[in-house]
Amino acid sequence: MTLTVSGLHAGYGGGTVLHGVDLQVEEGTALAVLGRNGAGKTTLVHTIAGLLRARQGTVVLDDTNLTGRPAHKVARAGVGLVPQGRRVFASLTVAEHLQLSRRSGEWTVPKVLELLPRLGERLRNKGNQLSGGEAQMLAIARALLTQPRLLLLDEPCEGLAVELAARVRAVVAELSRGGLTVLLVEQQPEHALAVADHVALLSDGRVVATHTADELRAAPHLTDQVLSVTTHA
Ligand SMILES: Nc1ncnc2c1ncn2[C@@H]1O[C@H](COP(=O)(O)OP(=O)(O)OP(=O)(O)O)[C@@H](O)[C@H]1O
Repeated sequence: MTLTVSGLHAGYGGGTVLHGVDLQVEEGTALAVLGRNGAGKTTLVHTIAGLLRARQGTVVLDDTNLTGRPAHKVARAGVGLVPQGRRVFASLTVAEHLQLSRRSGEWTVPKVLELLPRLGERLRNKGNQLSGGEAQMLAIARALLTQPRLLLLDEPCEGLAVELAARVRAVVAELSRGGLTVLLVEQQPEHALAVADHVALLSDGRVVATHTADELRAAPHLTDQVLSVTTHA
């Protein structure tokens, strides 16, 4: 599925965070949106997922206009979300999480456990007994069981040890190679470049440039301006 976001404006209360975001993710490719703290990455993901209402602009998946649809309808249209912070329930076991997320389709529990074997060893463990990496794998498993055609991931490597972050990146890259359309938001170029075909640079709620991953590898300074740290009041 191809995702096309055009002129997207969104915000909270009186404040606008997204000021006309334009981006496209071609079917079966991965786009990383790279931006510093507060650039609007989570706001973008939530607006695409229908958790936040767009004030202007459109979100279109293939020929289906998702703009203004509530989150459960966006999910049913084929959009899976791996939220920031994993959002795992402390008192439910891994097996219970998987059962709750399951919808019929290509992704079955055995298939998900084949991709994420560590979860298979933790089926009886509760959410609060999982490591950060295991919780992230569970968040990915839950999203896959909703049978997405487009997967949104909000900083999936955040807070993970180096090895676990590498494992999460490998899983996302494998999903993308398997034909899933992927949009992930990231603060760290190394995570973005390990997974993405294209990288969009988000600054103050606008996409200011889009590069291929190869272009950014060859010219890493291109991210300096959008990632440079500014002092927040
Ligand atoms: N629920 C909310 N109500 C009001 N303002 C919010 C809310 N959520 C986010 N914001 C503000 O919107 C702006 C963008 O936040 P957003 O979470 O989208 O950024 P981000 O790029 O994802 O940052 P981070 O890397 O810290 O997650 C910030 O100024 C933030 O304070």
